[in-house]
Amino acid sequence: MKSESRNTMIPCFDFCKGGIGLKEGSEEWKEMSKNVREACETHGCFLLMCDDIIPKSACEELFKNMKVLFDLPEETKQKHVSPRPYRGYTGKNTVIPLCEGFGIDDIPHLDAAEAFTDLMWPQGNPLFCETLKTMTLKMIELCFLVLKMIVESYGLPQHYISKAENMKSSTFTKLIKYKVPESNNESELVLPAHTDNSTLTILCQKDVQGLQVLSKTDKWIELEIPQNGFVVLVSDILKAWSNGRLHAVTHKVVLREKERYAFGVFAGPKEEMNIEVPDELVDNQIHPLRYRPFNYGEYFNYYVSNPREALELIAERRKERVEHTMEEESSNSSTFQKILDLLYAAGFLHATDSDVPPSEKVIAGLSRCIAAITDQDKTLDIVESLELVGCPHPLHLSHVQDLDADALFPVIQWLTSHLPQNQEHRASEVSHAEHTSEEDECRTSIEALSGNLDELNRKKMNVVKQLTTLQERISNEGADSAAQKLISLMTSLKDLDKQENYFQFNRNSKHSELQADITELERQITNYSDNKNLSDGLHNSFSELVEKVDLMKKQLAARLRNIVAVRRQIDDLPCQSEVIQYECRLSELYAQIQGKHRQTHKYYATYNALLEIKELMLKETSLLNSIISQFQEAFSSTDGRIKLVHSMEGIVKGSQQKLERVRVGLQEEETIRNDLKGRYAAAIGEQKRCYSLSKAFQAQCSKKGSENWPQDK
Ligand SMILES: O=C(O)CCC(=O)C(=O)O
Ligand SMILES: [Fe+2]
Repeated sequence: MKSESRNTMIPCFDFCKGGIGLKEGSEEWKEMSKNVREACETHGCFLLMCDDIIPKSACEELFKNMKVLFDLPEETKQKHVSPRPYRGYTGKNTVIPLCEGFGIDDIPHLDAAEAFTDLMWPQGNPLFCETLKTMTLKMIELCFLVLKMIVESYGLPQHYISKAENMKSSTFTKLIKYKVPESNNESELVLPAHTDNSTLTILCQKDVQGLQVLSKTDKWIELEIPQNGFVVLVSDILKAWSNGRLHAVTHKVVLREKERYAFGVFAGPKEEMNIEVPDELVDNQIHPLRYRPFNYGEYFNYYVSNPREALELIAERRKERVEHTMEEESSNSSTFQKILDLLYAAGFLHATDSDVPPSEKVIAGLSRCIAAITDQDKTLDIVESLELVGCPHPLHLSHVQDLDADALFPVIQWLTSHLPQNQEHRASEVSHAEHTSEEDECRTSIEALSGNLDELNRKKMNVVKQLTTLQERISNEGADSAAQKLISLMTSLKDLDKQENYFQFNRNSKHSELQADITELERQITNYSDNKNLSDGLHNSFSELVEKVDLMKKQLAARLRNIVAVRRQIDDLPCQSEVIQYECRLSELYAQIQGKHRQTHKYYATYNALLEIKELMLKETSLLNSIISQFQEAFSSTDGRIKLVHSMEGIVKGSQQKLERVRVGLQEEETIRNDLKGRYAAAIGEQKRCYSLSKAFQAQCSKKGSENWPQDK
């Protein structure tokens, strides 16, 4: 039974120590890269603090909203569906009934966060949408940072950075809630053990712990993810890319008492990408190639049907090569066989199991032996444990990883010979030499029986695992909906069949009709005595028709041009309302001009009268002047006075005549004026009549205009 212990050995790194982020290329960065790489090799995971990259407030906001999300009605949550495995909403999964989750693809590149939040909250939830985006982006940024550190630490050339970028180009975001197990006090497995199918996984959680990782020595370690911290897990793809140097950590979630919320970002490659081990990470001695280039989509399909073995199935494809190499290294192979024999003899029955990968057999065998000798639950790695039990043969982790049979053999030999039952057995050999062969036979058959039992148990486990995977697939992919789809496809297939039959039938009848037409035409053509004349005649009439058409086209064009010209003229004419407006304006102007004219007339009359007055005055003045100038002289003699009196009388007479003429003139003028007055009165009457007529006309026009104005224009 695997034991559990707290994570005293899983390192925790701070990427922003003292608030200062690591500067790429700096000494601290290099040091951190080395530590990160070592943690990924040894444990396949590490804890991470990075307050400056992902602030506490963002995490808090995320989990506050996640609670609200999982509290939404079941039918709302079920709206989030996806055809891809593990995506969409998983709430009613019989295999993992306590685990509820939402999987969302590609938040950084698509409008996936908006689509998701709009689906869950039709009125929108922009705040949560932003938080989802920010957290995913920041966590993927961290993944890339870790990948760059690994590239740096293996001393790989710079172009591998862009390869690393491709390995995280597809993002899968998962929001998870684990419900409280009903058996309140006991801890319960809420997420079974697995490795992830991504390149790197980064997770955070709210308050409640529960994530456990399996150490290389087969011990479950309870992780204590720090408050506002993260855990980074190496997944299958990074393991394969690193040629198995980095350890894809198996993990599970165990819960007791409290519900748990977790948020994970899985950085992976695009389906079409090929995963290829860098040449720099392959050598023929310690690190022979373990994974030939493979396609991620192909691996993912293996994973869906068999998550535990997907990577090994991919590796299997290079089995021939491995076997070939092993043949070449036959000595190593025979030593390896000896190791397996030793382990089998020591009771480790999986040692001959062809389904278990060799490295796992050796690690598990070593761990079993060490556990049996030390009989304790302390979580130490193999190398530390060997020191503890006092094994005199040196062993490094790389010897185990690379299956270095020469280094492993003495260690396993020593361990198996120091197993408690072996010691007992040896002691009993010394003290009871008389042990009968019957007893030996008994023991052998008991061992064989227990071996069979183990074998049967293992097979049972395998079947249960496969069943679990199948159930998971059925609930993820929705067998019902697949069946529905199939039924609807069958129906549409039938429809298509019907359509095809109908079409075939129609086609045949159409075909025979056309065939009949052709025969008829052929018959007509052969019957016609002079085919040449016929075609010439046809040709001529055709040319005539073409000419006629051309002519008509020209006429039509000329007509159209005329129409356009007339239309333009019509457009230039003012419309009825404009005419009325012009008329009003003209009447106004006419009235104004008339007023002015009258005034001017008056001015002229006054002017003429004044001119006349002036002339008269001038004459009067000259007369008076001449009288004054002659007066003295005329008064000095009687003759003179008589002459003066005569001339005065002449003047008076002249004046009277003039007056008479003026009076006559006045009378004539008055007659004219009276005549004009009469005409004026008649004109006024006429004007009034015109005015009322024009008013009536306007009223009539506006009435007609409102009835059919557009056609009037
Ligand atoms: O809930 C967790 O902490 C782990 C989740 C996990 O491993 C997964 O979803 O693959
Ligand atoms: Fe996982």
